[in-house]
Amino acid sequence: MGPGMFSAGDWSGLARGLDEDGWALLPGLLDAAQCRSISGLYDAGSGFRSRVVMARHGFGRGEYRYFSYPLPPLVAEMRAGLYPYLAPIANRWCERMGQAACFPDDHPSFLARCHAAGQTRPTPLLLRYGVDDYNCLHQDLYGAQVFPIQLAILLSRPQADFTGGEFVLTEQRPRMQSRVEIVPLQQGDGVLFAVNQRPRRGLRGDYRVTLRHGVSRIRSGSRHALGVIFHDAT
Ligand SMILES: O=C(O)CCC(=O)C(=O)O
Ligand SMILES: [Fe+2]
Repeated sequence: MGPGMFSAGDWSGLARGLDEDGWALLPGLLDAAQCRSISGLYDAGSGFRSRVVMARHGFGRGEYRYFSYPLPPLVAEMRAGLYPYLAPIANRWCERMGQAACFPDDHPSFLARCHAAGQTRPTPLLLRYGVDDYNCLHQDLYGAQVFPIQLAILLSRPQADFTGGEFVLTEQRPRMQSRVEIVPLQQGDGVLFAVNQRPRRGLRGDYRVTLRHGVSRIRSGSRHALGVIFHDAT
């Protein structure tokens, strides 16, 4: 487990995927036992700061819980461990979008900035979907401080534990219609993707596209996922 399992060569491929597509796959980030232990936390019920029933807010159908601090060790390690690989990519995006390069090298420094801005509540979350549940296209923005890349990990087994329930990304280009991509995830795979905006290379230089993500309807079974967002919430 962890970012250390990806070589420097892997990371240059991941960075290229993020730059070109706005997302990149981290295959086998967690093993089956780790997936089971994290999804098992959902019903254990302790270690969370709140529970959201998505239908009550128009977010879709299904529910999720935000972890409280201290995060489970595996979640804390992934959040702090991945960040240093992502910060240079995020800073390149800032530069290409004409924003001052903005992100410190390590996660504690970025969290200190969030906390100083009043964003003190942890954002990593565990999601649980049953039959007919889905997650509407959305963006995980929780305040002015935004780290532009986030991670989601599929904890359940497609076909064995559930069918349907595909992870979907849309990309909206200025004055144009949106494009859709389905990210093929197996149990334990992670996907890194743009939270909000990212630069896209055009014929006449870079322009900004806006991403949203969601999950299509679960056709059978149940599906768990772990979301790791790098900024904290107000
Ligand atoms: O259930 C999923 O795969 C996506 C969850 C999500 O919206 C997130 O991790 O931010
Ligand atoms: Fe999300």
